[in-house]
Amino acid sequence: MTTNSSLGEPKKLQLYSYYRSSCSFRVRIALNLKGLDYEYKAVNLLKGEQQSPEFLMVNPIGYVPALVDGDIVLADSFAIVMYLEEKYPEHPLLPRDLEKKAINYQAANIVSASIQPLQNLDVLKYIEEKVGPDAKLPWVQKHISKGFTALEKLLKDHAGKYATGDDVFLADVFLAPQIHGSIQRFNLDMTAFPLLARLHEAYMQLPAFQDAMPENQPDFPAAQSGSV
Ligand SMILES: N[C@@H](CCC(=O)N[C@@H](CS)C(=O)NCC(=O)O)C(=O)O
Repeated sequence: MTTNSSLGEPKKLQLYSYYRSSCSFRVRIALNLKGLDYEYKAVNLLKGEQQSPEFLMVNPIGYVPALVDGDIVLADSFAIVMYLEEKYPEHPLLPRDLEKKAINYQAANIVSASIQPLQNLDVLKYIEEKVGPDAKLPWVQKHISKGFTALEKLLKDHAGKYATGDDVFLADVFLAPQIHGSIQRFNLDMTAFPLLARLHEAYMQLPAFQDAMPENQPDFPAAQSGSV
């Protein structure tokens, strides 16, 4: 473990996060599952703090989350979660079974590569400006539904209590924030996605997931704007 050389004490992990960011939410869940204490460094995306010179030194692409572990600075939730998985073996996030492991990678990547980028702040701003404010929600719902339809098919023969069995793995870490945000922020009707709706209920019972929820973060505003 990285130490603070003057005191010989382990340095606390630092997480650059925004309460409502689903990508940050994934890393918060992984940190909680692994029982890792961390300092929360809030980056207000609506105020554009992700583009500040200070934050661009941490992550040159200007997105949260980013993790600082001593001298190691990492960005991108998938890279961060895999780093945590290798460094901190408590609560393994990958099953040993090769097929199940591959399904976990696939589900996580459907969320992180084929759904979330299409609902990112920059994309929604662009649609708002070029097409119109009313186009945002149908756009997001269409792309989430496409991903959720695929996830329902992918997971139907693998799911147990959670996405790939009765233990919480990587797929769950990525699915929970996406489902939560789709319901809360994007008003998605989950009727067509019964498996994902059931997983959502199961995630809501878990302390590691509850503690990572947007409303339990230090930068959660008292009154929310409700914008997408
Ligand atoms: N692939 C990256 C995506 C990061 C990302 O898109 N973060 C969003 C929040 S979930 C963000 O910072 N958006 C700011 C913006 O669009 O300006 C990851 O998984 O960490």
